[in-house]
Amino acid sequence: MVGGSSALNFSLVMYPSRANFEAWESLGNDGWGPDAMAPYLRKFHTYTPPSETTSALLSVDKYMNAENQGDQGPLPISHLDIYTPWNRAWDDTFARLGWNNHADPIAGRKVGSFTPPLSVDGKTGQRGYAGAYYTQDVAERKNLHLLTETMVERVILKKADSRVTATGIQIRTKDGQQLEVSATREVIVSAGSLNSPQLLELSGIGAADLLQKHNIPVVLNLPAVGENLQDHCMSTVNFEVADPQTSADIARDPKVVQSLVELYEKTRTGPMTGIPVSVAYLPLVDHNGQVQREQIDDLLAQYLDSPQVKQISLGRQQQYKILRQMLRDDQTGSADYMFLVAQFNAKEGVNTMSYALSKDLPENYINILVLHNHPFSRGSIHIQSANVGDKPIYDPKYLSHPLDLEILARHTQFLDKIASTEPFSSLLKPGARVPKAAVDLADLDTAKEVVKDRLFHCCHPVGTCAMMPAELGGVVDTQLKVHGTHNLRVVDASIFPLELSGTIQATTYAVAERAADIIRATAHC
Ligand SMILES: Cc1cc2nc3c(=O)[nH]c(=O)nc-3n(C[C@H](O)[C@H](O)[C@H](O)COP(=O)(O)OP(=O)(O)OC[C@H]3O[C@@H](n4cnc5c(N)ncnc54)[C@H](O)[C@@H]3O)c2cc1C
Repeated sequence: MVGGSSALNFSLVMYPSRANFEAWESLGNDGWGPDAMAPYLRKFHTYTPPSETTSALLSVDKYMNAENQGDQGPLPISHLDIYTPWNRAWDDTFARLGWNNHADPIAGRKVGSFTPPLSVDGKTGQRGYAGAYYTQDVAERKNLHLLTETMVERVILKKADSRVTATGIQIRTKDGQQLEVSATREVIVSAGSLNSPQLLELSGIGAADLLQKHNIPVVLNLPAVGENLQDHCMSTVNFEVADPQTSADIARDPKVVQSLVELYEKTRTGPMTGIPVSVAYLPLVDHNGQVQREQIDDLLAQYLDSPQVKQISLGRQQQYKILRQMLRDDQTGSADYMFLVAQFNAKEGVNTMSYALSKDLPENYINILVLHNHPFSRGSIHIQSANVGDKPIYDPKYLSHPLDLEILARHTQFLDKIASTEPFSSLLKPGARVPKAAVDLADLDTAKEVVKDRLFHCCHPVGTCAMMPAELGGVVDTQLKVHGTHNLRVVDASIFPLELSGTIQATTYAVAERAADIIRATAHC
């Protein structure tokens, strides 16, 4: 699909914290700090502010300063008229807990609750996605040819005098034809965090032993390709709503769905235009509230400094140094709390998105999801054959670092605080939670079991072609060129060296805009 997963995602537009880009810069990426990236977070979008009704309900204009938002970019983003008193209650609950302020999320210093805009056009009710860049004038450009339903099988590389040049790509068209397309200047791979490393490996760039195993001629031995995989994993708890509240679970009745679809088709308004999610970034919290700095230092020492902790690479050491600082920083969200006015189901063996969003439970629930923003665990993705059609092996290794379980369990404990604070507490049926073990999260071990039981992925994989120096385990340099090549770039979420706070599409667009400027600046050199 033109636009990749931006065309099917949940549409939340969340901005990273300044600390996220500071981290990128301190991992050897000069020029990728927060001030350099700020214009690009504005450049990709045009923001439509909310109506008076929504503004009054959510107080959005208290923190979304119109002057800070993008007003020229292709992607429409908006606060739609879809929010309910649940969203107001979320903000009021966090205000009572001391976590609600007027910082603008796009400025990168947000902690506490807010309602992010959605990548939906507020005027037409239609999804905004990367297809928005493919306008009529772009389509008419003589130097642009869009081939849909076409697989890139490999990048064609030539090595001469230890200089690697991408001379084109090999593709398979929808009617099965294999063709070569030559490149006069450069090749840009944008196949996403799961497929960009696959394409590099299929082209002969990756760990030599892996490539040899699949009879792929080794052009560049770059074992970092496909490593450093990070994703937000999350734990989730369902809270049954108290009478007479309802939740979107009433959409289990086909007649309700039918009427909402009809409303959307006739007016492009209503709940089918977007998901009314509110969120909150919080530093490390647990059952007792904010975890004190001394206690965080104890945890870091226990999990990272004990003699039993195995040796890690230089790149990993530098990443962990940054992650330590972030965990100690009470201005950086260690977790992102989100709530859906509907149940969310997780069950071992059936963890598909359609099951997660099904109405499996007969009662009406809301769900609070806790995303672990800055994981210590690292997974990988690598080819399983030399055939592009065979999906690469995805091994996210969620919670493989024990500190991640501890962090996520503590954040999950804080759900007790949210659920027992007004006005949320009056809207929920006391003690009616799924899983049942989540009824009392005071005990950390119980919280750990709840996390393991309810673990779900967030579809935010990054880092598999990381922008870092080669000696730190990087795959691309600050010009997004693959180390060891002079005209092969990767431009997508795989180049993020470290995972971000919140959701990642805004930064993916910002990286793409930045890449366009880099390429433009060097096009005539
Ligand atoms: C279900 C879901 C919900 C999400 N919700 C949100 C959200 O609410 N907010 C948010 O900020 N982010 C969200 N995300 C994440 C966000 O959409 C992605 O992280 C982001 O779009 C990544 O963009 P990308 O360009 O790196 O990769 P992708 O979007 O994966 O694009 C890669 C493209 O390359 C194509 N491709 C791959 N291999 C080949 C090949 N060999 N030949 C030809 N084409 C190929 C793919 O088909 C795809 O079109 C969500 C993601 C998913 C999946």
